[in-house]
Amino acid sequence: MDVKSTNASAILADPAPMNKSRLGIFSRLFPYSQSGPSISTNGVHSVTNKKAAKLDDVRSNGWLDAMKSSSPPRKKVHKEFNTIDIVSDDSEIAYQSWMIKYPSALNSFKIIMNRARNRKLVMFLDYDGTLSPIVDDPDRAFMSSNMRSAVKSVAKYFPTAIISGRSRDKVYELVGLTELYYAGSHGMDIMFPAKDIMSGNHLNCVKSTDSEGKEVNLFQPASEFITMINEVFRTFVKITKDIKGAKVENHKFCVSVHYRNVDENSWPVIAQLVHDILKDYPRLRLTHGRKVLEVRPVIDWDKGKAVEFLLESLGFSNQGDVLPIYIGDDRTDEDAFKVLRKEDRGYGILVSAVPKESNAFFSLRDTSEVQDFLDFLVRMAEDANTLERRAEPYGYDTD
Ligand SMILES: O=P(O)(O)OC[C@H]1O[C@H](O[C@H]2O[C@H](CO)[C@@H](O)[C@H](O)[C@H]2O)[C@H](O)[C@@H](O)[C@@H]1O
Repeated sequence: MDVKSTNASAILADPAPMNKSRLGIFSRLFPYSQSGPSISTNGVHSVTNKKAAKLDDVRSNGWLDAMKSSSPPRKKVHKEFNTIDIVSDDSEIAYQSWMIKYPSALNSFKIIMNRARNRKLVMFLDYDGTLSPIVDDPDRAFMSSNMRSAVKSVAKYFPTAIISGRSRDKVYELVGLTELYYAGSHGMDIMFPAKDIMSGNHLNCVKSTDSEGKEVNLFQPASEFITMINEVFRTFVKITKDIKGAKVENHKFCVSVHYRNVDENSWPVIAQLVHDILKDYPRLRLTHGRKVLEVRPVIDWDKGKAVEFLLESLGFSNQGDVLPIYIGDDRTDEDAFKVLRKEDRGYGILVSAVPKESNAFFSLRDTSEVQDFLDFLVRMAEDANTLERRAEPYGYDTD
């Protein structure tokens, strides 16, 4: 495995574009092909009138079911000792049998490393639920300092990118490591240093400068939607202001409407309000995250496309030389898992404490197992480096 140090430079706030040529972006991005459990308001309009009337109600069009199943239930604390045993045994048995299909990435570490032999490992990490535990307040989803130093160490040896549903600025603020690549808004906002372009035609990239004046590449395939997203954001803030616990976030190219802290009886209300607004925006669509409704442009771009784009842009398009690994917990991460599963390109690792169907290959139970996995990677890279250093004077081949 190639463990040479990487050197991504600082990627900070949004720069002003220097070169506006975005040849062919939109012809390539449309038409949108929907994957996963997302519901396009377009689709709602295209059914017959009778059906449309029915689908107009969020109780019957699947939104509510998706909302209810959008995040694993919190662990219940049962007072009676026997009840605890029965509940945890049952769920543990279910989890263990699920792991036959999605083995632990920790237990499978050797298999992963064997596959990584003579290849460059490239790491892709989701943020919420992967690097930081899911918490009630999205503004307080901090990663631990141990996790931060694990990610920092991983990035010393392997090119590492964060791909988040949050805005790029926000996720950078939360992670705070300059040595990574950042993709925000589910991959619709990617910035990377100009010097890292090695291959590809990059017609859709704009040359720009970052907040420190360094030349960077900026890829924002949904830039024409910024005004629309701002407008929808303001509307959502207005219509949800009286719903206790509702929270709306503007991620520049997408908007999140959180209902984690909303009384379950009000979920149909919040869903219906969002649904009704989206009827006026056929170029926006809805996807379901963890107790969050996510509204984004109808373009053929997602976290999977972002992974492919970054691999190509960073010069890793030759599949034989590279082993991409993507760790994520959410439905939106499935698009990236699919890309890696296709043609056996790399490994998706699903972070989940409950059994669920996935396109990932392996699993990790929670963020602390993610940290263990990252620590394993670092230790292995350090060992490989030490071995190489010791063998060098004698001319030994350490492969
Ligand atoms: O792609 P990600 O980095 O995983 O971002 C997805 C969403 O993450 C955040 O919401 C989720 O985490 C919150 C904090 O733990 C939690 O309160 C919320 O219920 C989760 O849905 C973020 O706030 C969203 O905007 C992102 O889309």
